[in-house]
Amino acid sequence: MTEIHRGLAGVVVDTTTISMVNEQTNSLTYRGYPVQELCANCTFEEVAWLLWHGELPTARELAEFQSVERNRRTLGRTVSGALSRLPADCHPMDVLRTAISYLGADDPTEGLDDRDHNLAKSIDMFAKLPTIVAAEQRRRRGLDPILPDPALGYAENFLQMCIGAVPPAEQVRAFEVSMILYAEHSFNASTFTARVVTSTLSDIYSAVTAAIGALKGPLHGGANEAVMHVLAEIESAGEVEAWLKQALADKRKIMGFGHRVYKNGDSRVPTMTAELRKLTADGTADELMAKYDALAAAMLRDKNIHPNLDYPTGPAYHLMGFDIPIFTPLFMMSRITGWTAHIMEQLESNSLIRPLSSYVGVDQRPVPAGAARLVG
Ligand SMILES: CC(=O)SCCNC(=O)CCNC(=O)[C@H](O)C(C)(C)COP(=O)(O)OP(=O)(O)OC[C@H]1O[C@@H](n2cnc3c(N)ncnc32)[C@H](O)[C@@H]1OP(=O)(O)O
Ligand SMILES: O=C([O-])CC(=O)C(=O)O
Repeated sequence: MTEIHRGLAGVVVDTTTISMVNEQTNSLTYRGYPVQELCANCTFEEVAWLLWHGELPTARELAEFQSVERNRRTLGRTVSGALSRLPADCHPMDVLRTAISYLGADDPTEGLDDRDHNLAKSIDMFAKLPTIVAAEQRRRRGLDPILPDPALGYAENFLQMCIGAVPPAEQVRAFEVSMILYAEHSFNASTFTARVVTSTLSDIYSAVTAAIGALKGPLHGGANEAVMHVLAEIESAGEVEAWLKQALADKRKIMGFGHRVYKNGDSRVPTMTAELRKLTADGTADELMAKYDALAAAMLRDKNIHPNLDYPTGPAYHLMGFDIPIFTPLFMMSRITGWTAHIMEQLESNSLIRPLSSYVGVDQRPVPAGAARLVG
């Protein structure tokens, strides 16, 4: 009898040098560095460089990278024209998926897929995505886009393009920490999707477009949006017990909880929760935080299931002033670094990804001839 691994659970399909998710120690390292230490000491630009190159940048390398990144933030007319024609109410993840397709179609180096070209394309997507997401956040509110400011770093520039000013340092930091934590997580569903597409020797834009589709779903990146819908659905902390009882009786998955790899808590949650607590220290979100804490406590007690990174990130993004449909695009803005690092790694030692399946359909049978086929 063939052993079936539904959802590829527990299957090791390849090696990687990019990150290590260790469920035994609840830890996560990028290129050997603990993600908590990267959050405490690095900018997101440094972490992006680390994921692509395997080492943190020197001062000169960082300055060169920043200069390239800041010069590539502006969208070409093909892309901005195409995005302006999308239906006003389509989901921002659909906008991103379309945007990456257009970037691919507009790339004069299409077809050149060596490491140098793919790195340049990765930096280009990394630089342009904040411009696209910020414009989308403003379009939803009937506001004109704000041009990128090359004098500002990645996080400050993005937040300024969204709200018209650089917010207080605490908010910028919380945002930057979320970018670092979301950047990379080994063979998660969207990264694996990118690797599958790459394994056919397709191009980097096709791989990223497919990965966006995988990230959008609520069992993966879409959960950070779903968390806020859940917290809005529960009226007060006092309602949490009854709400959860009914939701579990209805066999609902509680968004922001559980993980395929971590069964005793997600390594990234304490770091993001600390940022969320700083954002709510002034007491203005006490009601939201009371529901947040009550649901986490009830899930642990009733199901022994811990929150994943999407649980603190959803409310943190809400408190930073983002609309809910922008949350998963924020995740994508970050994960472009991990995806593209994996695409380049896959190409360095490629093998077509093509698993087997066990057929359980009807036994072989003859096709009925002529009129007999049309009976009934
Ligand atoms: C950044 C990220 O992408 S992290 C993931 C974000 N996704 C979510 O938050 C969506 C909610 N969570 C889930 O649906 C799941 O926990 C997943 C998809 C993330 C992981 O799923 P799996 O590894 O397949 O866990 P699995 O389904 O085996 O869960 C084991 C048991 O816990 C239950 N369970 C797991 N997560 C949840 C949850 N969030 N709510 C309720 N029950 C859950 C399952 O129903 C199952 O119960 P059963 O044995 O009685 O059938
Ligand atoms: O690893 C996973 O399956 C999902 C996840 O947490 C991530 O992609 O960040």
